[in-house]
Amino acid sequence: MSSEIAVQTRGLTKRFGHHAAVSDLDLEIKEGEVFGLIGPNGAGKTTLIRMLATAEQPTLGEIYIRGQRLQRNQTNADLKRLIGYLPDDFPLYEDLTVWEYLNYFARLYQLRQPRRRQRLSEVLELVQLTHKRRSSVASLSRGMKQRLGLARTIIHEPILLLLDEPVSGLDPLARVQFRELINILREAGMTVLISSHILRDLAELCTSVGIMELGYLVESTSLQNLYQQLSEQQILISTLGDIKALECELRQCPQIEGWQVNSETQQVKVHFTGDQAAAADLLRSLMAARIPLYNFQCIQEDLETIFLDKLDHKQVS
Ligand SMILES: Nc1ncnc2c1ncn2[C@@H]1O[C@H](COP(=O)(O)OP(=O)(O)OP(=O)(O)O)[C@@H](O)[C@H]1O
Repeated sequence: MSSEIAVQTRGLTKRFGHHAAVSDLDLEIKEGEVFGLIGPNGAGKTTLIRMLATAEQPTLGEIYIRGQRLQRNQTNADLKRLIGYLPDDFPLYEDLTVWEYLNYFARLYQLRQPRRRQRLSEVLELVQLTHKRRSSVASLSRGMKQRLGLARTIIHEPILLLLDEPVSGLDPLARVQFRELINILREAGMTVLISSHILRDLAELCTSVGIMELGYLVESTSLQNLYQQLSEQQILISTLGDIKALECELRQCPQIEGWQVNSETQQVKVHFTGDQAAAADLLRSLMAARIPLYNFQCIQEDLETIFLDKLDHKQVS
């Protein structure tokens, strides 16, 4: 297996009794990627992440981290050091100060002095909490607590970060700060898997995206591909006249891939591959053909719509 693959799974499956939380999942994440794992509640994201983090034993299948297989029922100590895992409900010892909290985890990872002190200062600087080093964890805002969680997750300098819903519940400013941190970590060469049930949260953060539903990975693609789909625009056209006459004109246009008619509203949704100038040409030709238009509206699908379309498509196929 190529060493450029940070994470690979083959046939990964987790059953709880008769219920399959993750089913026959083949995943591949290249080194240096920020991979967004998206799916509605209960899709299996947490279960997948927990298996990658060695917090949960798979029922079936294999996991490779940088080409090395995670062994079942073994400590996998060397591989574990490569992984930083931030669960969605990570424990915060509220009575400790920020410094004590991080120091506790650094000791668990057996970081020795003076390196430990140096590393604590480094990560506090990175997550912009140096000024809070003597404050109690309880006194931090939610965004700060999340950044502290991230600091704890990277204290031992892992190469793979597994972050379970880290931005849920954060306000817009805290999200931006968190996003900036992820970018810094990525630039430093880390591979990041980050989950959310909201695609919008991840769109500006990720280089590739996986969509989970009912335990299956229904899509895994680069963000570029996803955006390519976004560039396909649609045009909503409404006529007061005969739909057939409109359809007859639409057939003449080479940039139209197809359309759907809503006969109740006399509205046609056109899948259009042309640019704005071509859309203007289409409008002109419809006017010239004396189609009595009362609406001609160019729209672009947003990420949420694409996401929901994919789920719908996979569920019926
Ligand atoms: N320990 C467990 N015992 C039994 N069922 C479980 C257990 N953990 C998860 N499940 C079930 O497995 C399915 C997937 O759960 P999981 O938490 O992985 O989904 P998720 O995508 O992370 O959801 P959310 O976004 O709500 O966190 C759900 O139906 C859940 O009820």
